[in-house]
Amino acid sequence: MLPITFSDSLDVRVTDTSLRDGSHHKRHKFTLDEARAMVSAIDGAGVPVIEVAHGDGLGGSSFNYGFSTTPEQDLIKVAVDTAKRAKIAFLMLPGVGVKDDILIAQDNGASICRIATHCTEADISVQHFGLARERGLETVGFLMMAHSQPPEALAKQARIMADAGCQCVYVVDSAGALVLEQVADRVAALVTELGTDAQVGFHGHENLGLGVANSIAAARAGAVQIDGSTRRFGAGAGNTPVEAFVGVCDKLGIRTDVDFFAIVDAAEDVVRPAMPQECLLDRMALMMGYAGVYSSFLRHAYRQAERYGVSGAQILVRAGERKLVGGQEDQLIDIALELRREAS
Ligand SMILES: CC[C@H](O)CC(=O)C(=O)O
Ligand SMILES: [Mn+2]
Repeated sequence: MLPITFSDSLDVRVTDTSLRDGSHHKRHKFTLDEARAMVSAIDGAGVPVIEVAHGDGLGGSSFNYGFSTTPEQDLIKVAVDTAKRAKIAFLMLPGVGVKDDILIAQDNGASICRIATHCTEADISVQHFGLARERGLETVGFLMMAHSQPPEALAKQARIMADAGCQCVYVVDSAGALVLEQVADRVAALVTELGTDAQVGFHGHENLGLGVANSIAAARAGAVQIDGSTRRFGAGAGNTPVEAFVGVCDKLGIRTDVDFFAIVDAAEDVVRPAMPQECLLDRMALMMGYAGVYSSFLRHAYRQAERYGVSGAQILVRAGERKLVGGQEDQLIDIALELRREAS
């Protein structure tokens, strides 16, 4: 496997995902002007990778997941034209997006292809990694809902991705449910399994308030790529805040190459104005972390709670009990109806 090379001044490479994970929070309503302003500020602060796509990845704009205001490929094009240094990445979930979407994103200038699967289904990513490597794209694999599997099981799935051409496999805490050692143990298991065949990364959510701490635990366990979103602009309570993560890394001597003061300004002056509201660590978000629910279900749960006059928090707790995975957003309707029946 061709290793990914970072600049010598980096210990950890940060990927900002506010223009992809933040799409869930924004109900996929980014404008070209917002994308331009955010990329300019985040790239200007030195963040080396910026991910851009519909929240559910390429092809996600749909009735089930929510329609995008601006076609994601146009957002990618604007991001590529705006960034002076950062590489532009995109995410795709096999089955939501198709292989042609990868080729179009590459034609639009994106250079990092991130393929996400549920953490027991890495085998569905094999052909996509093959295509991406054949086309010379850098590759990243996402093992989503990583809290739901023990370290050894995740490591086996990571091996499938690495053998298919994935250059960095991420432990993805989609529900923000993992706690410190649980992150470190999973990352360490992947590092041991993959050795020099592929890097390991970590993608956190703030639903239990642990995004930064979990990301540091991941870095200490050997993760060399870490995701975050400036101003936490992501699903649920948001992602690991890039600006806080960078500040903590500075204090710990972990080199990210990101300018703390510039990313703090970007968060306050540019990213916040593009957000519909702050990402809150409120009752709904806490339920997601506690019950182990996919962060992108939050806005859907709000909608069904309002529509059927039931508690959104209870919808999420039941979604956790049912162990729902991405793509099962429609089951939130079943749960809401069940709650309404029980109340009548
Ligand atoms: C639907 C894709 C998902 O939002 C990917 C991700 O960021 C996660 O699982 O946390
Ligand atoms: Mn996420």
